[in-house]
Amino acid sequence: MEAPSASAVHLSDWQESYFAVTSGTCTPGQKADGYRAKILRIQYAWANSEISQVCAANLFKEYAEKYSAIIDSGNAETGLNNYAENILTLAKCQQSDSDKWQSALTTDNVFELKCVRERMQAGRIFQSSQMAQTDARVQADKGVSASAAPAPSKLDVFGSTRETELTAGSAKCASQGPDLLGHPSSSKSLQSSVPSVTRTSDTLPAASASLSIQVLPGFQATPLFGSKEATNSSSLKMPGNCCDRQNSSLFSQSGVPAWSANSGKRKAFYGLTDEGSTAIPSLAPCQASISTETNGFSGQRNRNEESSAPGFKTAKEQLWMDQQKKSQNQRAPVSLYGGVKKSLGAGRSRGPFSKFVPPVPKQDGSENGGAQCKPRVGESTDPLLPVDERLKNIEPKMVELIMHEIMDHGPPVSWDDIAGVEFAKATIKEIVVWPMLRPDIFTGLRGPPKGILLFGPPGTGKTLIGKCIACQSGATFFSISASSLTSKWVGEGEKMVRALFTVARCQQPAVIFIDEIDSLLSQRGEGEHESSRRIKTEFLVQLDGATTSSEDRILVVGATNRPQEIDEAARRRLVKRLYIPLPEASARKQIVTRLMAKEHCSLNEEEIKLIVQKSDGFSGADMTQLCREASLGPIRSLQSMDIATITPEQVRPISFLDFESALRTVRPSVSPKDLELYETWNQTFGCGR
Ligand SMILES: Nc1ncnc2c1ncn2[C@@H]1O[C@H](COP(=O)(O)OP(=O)(O)OP(=O)(O)O)[C@@H](O)[C@H]1O
Ligand SMILES: [Mg+2]
Repeated sequence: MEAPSASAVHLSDWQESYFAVTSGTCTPGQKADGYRAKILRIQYAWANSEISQVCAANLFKEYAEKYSAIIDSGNAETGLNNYAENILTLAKCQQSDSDKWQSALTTDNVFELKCVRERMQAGRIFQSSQMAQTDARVQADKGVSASAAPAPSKLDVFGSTRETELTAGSAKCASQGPDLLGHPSSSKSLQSSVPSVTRTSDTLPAASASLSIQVLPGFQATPLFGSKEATNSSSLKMPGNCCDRQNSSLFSQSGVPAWSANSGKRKAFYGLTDEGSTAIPSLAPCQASISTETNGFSGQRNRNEESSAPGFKTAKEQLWMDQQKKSQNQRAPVSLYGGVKKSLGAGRSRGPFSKFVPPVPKQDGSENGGAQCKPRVGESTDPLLPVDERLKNIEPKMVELIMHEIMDHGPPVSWDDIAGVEFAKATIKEIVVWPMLRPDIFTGLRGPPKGILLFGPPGTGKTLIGKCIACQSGATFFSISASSLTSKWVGEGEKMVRALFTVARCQQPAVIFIDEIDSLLSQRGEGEHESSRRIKTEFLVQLDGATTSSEDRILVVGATNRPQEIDEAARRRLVKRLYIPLPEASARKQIVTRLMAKEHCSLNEEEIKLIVQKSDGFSGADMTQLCREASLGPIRSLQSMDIATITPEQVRPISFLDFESALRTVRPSVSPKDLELYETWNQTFGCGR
């Protein structure tokens, strides 16, 4: 290092701190700070041309390594075990893009917004209804039973009482607002975290409409709905206490903690509600009460309250807010992995907030498949609410994720859609469908197995069979991809497995379908990662039924095209191992006939027979691909015509010639050698005849 006289001071500093760091008396934190300071000095010295670039690079490398060794080390005595430290330090220096963001909304154009107009309309409806009705009993879950006068018909448009209507509207507005601004709405994720359990709240005063104030970004000081004058003024007025409440609540954002002033009243109010009083003396505190006791949008409101009322909070409010925060924090990793609507593998269209609907109504007529699990698990993420005992030790976020794995949608698949594999189909009906439908007959020795394995070459319909079971069995169907259990949730995989089985137990009868199960239950070996070993062990424990009773009606269906890789312990537990072979001639014919029946085609019986002969060795997926390829033949022959202007009638029917040329490009995807392996495994471990 060059040492010009100007840097003599630096050099002595450098030596001093070096000895301090290497003296052995520093804590890891101090050492890390020391090294970080050194790195900064190196940069400083290089920037001032006190040292050469090469020298700076060498020094930088040396100290960066030392620094990382402390930061990343898992050793409690010598390291900090903070992998995020480096990136956090870097991130701190970066200015967020949102810092520069400015709202496009102004107080002038905001009244043009649809959601604002709706809210104003709702405000007017509310006002008129306020005269007619002073008392309503709110039921949180599915609406309301009016306890006094019948609700005005206007309110019925919104399907509920004014309180629920307005609050729902408010949330809707909340979600629209950010969308309009081009920002993601957070209301959905909040919505998902909020319980929708039926509770009867205390009687609410009419002025609880103040609840529905929703402040959109960009115009916090402007209420969105209220009286007519609102359209002409940027500061809205509503009559009576309600208005006062609104204004004070809103203006509190600019510094005045409105709730502080009302805290005395609020305390009195809570005293009353806790004792079950039905009369609410003050208007302002209703907001808090409703937050905890009415409907699913309370989480959204609560956040607004939090920001608008920094003052005094009762223990009850604080508890609620803490819980909301906690549940949001718990969901954080979910969004990291691609949003709340995470899929663990199977494609699904269920929204994260939609209620679970079983594929087929359960026999006993109860929506929930018996009395085993009430209330339904997916709805009770609020720790205050009673949940199934078995779910007590499972993290709510996992329960939520698992609930989203329930497959109750998609195009229906019937047994006839699966060509061939008659033996497998009959066996599955015997051990899956019938016991689910008649558990009273299938008891004792006739009791269904806990696990089955569908194995065979790729593209033979294993996943298709899984979908068919989902549609036909009448059980709650969980479709999980093994790879996602193992990869996305490093360190949490076994918890997910436990959560999966626990939720399934609460939703009996249940089928857990695990596609590509080999990646979950592959042979345990030396070089295997600890987390995957733990997942496997947990899975085996759950599968064995050690934690389940013999009465539990949970069936695990695994599908794989690598059966030889499955661990022997898992193999034993998947008692019915069904070979799904390549389709025979009759099955191939069935596939072609079915697919061609939907198309314009000129094949006769003879030609179909020939196609079937020529496609020996094709899997079901290969046959489908052959038909696709052939169906493109007529289009390809349209050389002279313009594809953009042609009418569908001008496309000629699919002919045998098209199949002949398709057969030249589509080849079987399973080799005879692979086939031999499956046959051998089937003879050794399979349950087929
Ligand atoms: N037996 C069959 N009957 C009708 N169609 C079939 C059959 N087998 C496969 N197919 C067609 O092939 C497609 C792929 O099948 P599927 O995904 O079920 O194969 P798989 O056995 O699960 O394959 P992999 O082992 O590679 O996962 C199906 O969507 C279907 O169109
Ligand atoms: Mg498959």
